[in-house]
Amino acid sequence: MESIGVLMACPMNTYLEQELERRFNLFKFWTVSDKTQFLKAQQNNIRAVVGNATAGADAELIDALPKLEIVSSFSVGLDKVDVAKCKEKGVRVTNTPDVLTDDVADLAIGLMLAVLRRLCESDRYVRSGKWKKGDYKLTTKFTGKTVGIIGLGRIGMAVAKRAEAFSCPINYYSRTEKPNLKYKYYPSVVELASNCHILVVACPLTEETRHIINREVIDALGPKGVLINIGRGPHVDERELLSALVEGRLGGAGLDVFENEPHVPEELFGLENVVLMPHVGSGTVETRKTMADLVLGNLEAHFLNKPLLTPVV
Ligand SMILES: O=CC(=O)O
Repeated sequence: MESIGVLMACPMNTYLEQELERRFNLFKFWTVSDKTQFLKAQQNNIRAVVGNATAGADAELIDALPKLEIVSSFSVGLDKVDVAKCKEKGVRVTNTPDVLTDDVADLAIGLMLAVLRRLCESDRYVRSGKWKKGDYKLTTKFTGKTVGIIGLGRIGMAVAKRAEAFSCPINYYSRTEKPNLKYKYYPSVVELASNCHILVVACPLTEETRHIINREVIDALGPKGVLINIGRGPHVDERELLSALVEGRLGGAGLDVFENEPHVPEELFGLENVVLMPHVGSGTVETRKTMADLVLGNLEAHFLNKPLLTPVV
């Protein structure tokens, strides 16, 4: 397979990069200065694109690569891939579901605890020597709080299971009610937000879910409510979130993702009721290795004419 051209959209994982380099003819898009010229020159060589949550394959890239056969994403979310265009052109698409579910759900619970129990802020309290001048203030109990989940797919379910172990009642919103579940379904996000203490965004980013967290939802969650976003930045209207946090209309937020990564609004930096993570939901050594193997396995299966491991299209 050494002659098959594979385009890696951006740097994502050293092991994956090394293995792609060893097994294929790898092109690293981020190292190319004149991308238009490069695509013209390589259009007949590139048969696969490897993307992730930062860069994938948009319509322009897909159109520029007439020999493209497969887009294999090093992510579960496919919002950076024009999946409809791929379908139309007969380009296969794969992602990395299941293998990262536990890590992302673990982080969601970690963010809940971090925001309610002020883990990061009280760590800073100790490090700065403030403890010597007095005890840290009391925080908010997590056990038993009602958790509302937007999107009860693999990750949403894994968050629910973990929160249940903390005796949290679980409510959820999704496009349709799931049969045979003991969790309470709300047909609108505003209703869900009015009926939970902690609201978790765990759905894919689509045109319908962009800014699913808007001013109305934030106000329904209220000054004691906490927003946890382990989905995508654009799920949240960040300007509305900022003003709600600054004005005290929202109790707190645990955010792994932002609208314009890696740029995070600096107004958040001074808020002690906010915990900020650099989009690391699946960012453990173990999971990223498994995800890389899945990307490689999908590419090899495709070029050996075998069934794809995790096909989307
Ligand atoms: O954000 C990460 C992913 O979609 O896997």
